[in-house]
Amino acid sequence: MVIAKERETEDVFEKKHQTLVSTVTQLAPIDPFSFFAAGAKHYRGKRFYWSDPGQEKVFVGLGIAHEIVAHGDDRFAKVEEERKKLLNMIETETDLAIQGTGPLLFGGFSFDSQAAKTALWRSFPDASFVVPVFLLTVTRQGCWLTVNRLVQAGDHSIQEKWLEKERESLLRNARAVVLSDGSAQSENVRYATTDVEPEAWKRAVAEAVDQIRNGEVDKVALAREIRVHATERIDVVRTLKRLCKQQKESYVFAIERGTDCFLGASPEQLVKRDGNKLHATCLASSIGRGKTAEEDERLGQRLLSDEKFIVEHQFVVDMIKSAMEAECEDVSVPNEPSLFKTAYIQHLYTPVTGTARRGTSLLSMVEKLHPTPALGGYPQDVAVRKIREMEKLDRGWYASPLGWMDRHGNGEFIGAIRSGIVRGNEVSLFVGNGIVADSDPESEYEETKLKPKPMLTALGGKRS
Ligand SMILES: C=C(O[C@@H]1C=C(C(=O)O)C=C[C@H]1O)C(=O)O
Ligand SMILES: [Mg+2]
Repeated sequence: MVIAKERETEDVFEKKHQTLVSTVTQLAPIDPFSFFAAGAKHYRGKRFYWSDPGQEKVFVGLGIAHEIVAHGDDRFAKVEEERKKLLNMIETETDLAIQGTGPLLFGGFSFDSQAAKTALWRSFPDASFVVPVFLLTVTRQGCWLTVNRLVQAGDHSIQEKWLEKERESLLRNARAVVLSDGSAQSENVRYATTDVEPEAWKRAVAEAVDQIRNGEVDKVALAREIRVHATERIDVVRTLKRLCKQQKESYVFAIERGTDCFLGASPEQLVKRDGNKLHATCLASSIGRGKTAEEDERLGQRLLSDEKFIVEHQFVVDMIKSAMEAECEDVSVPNEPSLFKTAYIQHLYTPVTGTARRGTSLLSMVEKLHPTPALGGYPQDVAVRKIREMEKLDRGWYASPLGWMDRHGNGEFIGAIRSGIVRGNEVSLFVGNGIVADSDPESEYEETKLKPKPMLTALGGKRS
């Protein structure tokens, strides 16, 4: 098989006796899902998938060339420090100038480093980022493969030869994999869903409303868990493929650690950096989609005009705007929210943009923003403490910053909602709502029922 080797570059990072060598090659088009599937043999537990809305950038990572892990409250600073160490090791660099290629870091954080941890999230630390061995990058401009290798002084050639063989075999296998859209499988798999303690969740909402009315806190996002039991192992590749097809406005992601996989289709951008431009998104307040265009329009108008929905959204706008103003020049925010429609749900949406000041990094912005009042509450510290006290679950990486960073400081993070952790035949899905003074437990419960729909639909099969 011939691979179009149009351009090639080598970046060398030196770390005392170690060097991170990153080689980028342009390829003939390759299907990212097939590449992910081809990686199952040698890299299961060490794969990731990412695509942004409209598939502007699709990444598939296999293996670990370098890893950054951090625990505790200063995890953002620790990751930033380790990232800088990695950057300082650049010795020579010939840049292809194709954003999203080269030694990218991909990973994320847990929601709250101080929350009690359960076995469910045992493979996901407070912060974990990897530079993959193989990174497939697909954009509208083309398709690239980065091979990253960490070499000790002296053993260059052996690893290089092995990787070259491995690379060829991966590409061969990926091109041979023919993936169905999953319709055949959907005949066979059945799954049952269990709402975990819905009554306790409603009581927590009522309690949060009391505390908000007492002035202890302004807004708290409370989540609940839905457990799915399937009759066979959850097929991550098919689920991802269906999420991409069905949730075109969302970021689709999967990140494997050990035998577990965290995946989802989140519409919620947290912050993106491109050069010195920063983009953040306020997304909060939800209503369903109509069955007819008229009903859809009516629901949208209700979302735009109802006082409870406006207040719920405004907390997010105020906080994100002031966080951006603290770090940026020329912050721009529309006066009114607009509607953001996905397959099963519509939200109020306000984009915020700005120009980063010197010293503002993507990660410092992530740290400042997380959690926004959409996924945590307001004020931030009080809301996180309330969640710790009131929520009966381990959020793990749900509603947390997840994304990628390149060596130039560009990258993008989302709030990882509409997601779940897959463990064999089981998935734990998480759905949450922003609770405000005018929230009603029953209506909030109905709202949470909209949120697992993308994941449940993408699992395929039939509900029993
Ligand atoms: C917390 C979630 O979603 C968040 C809560 C919303 C709401 O309460 O209206 C809307 C969008 C998200 O910011 C979730 O989907 O789990
Ligand atoms: Mg809501």
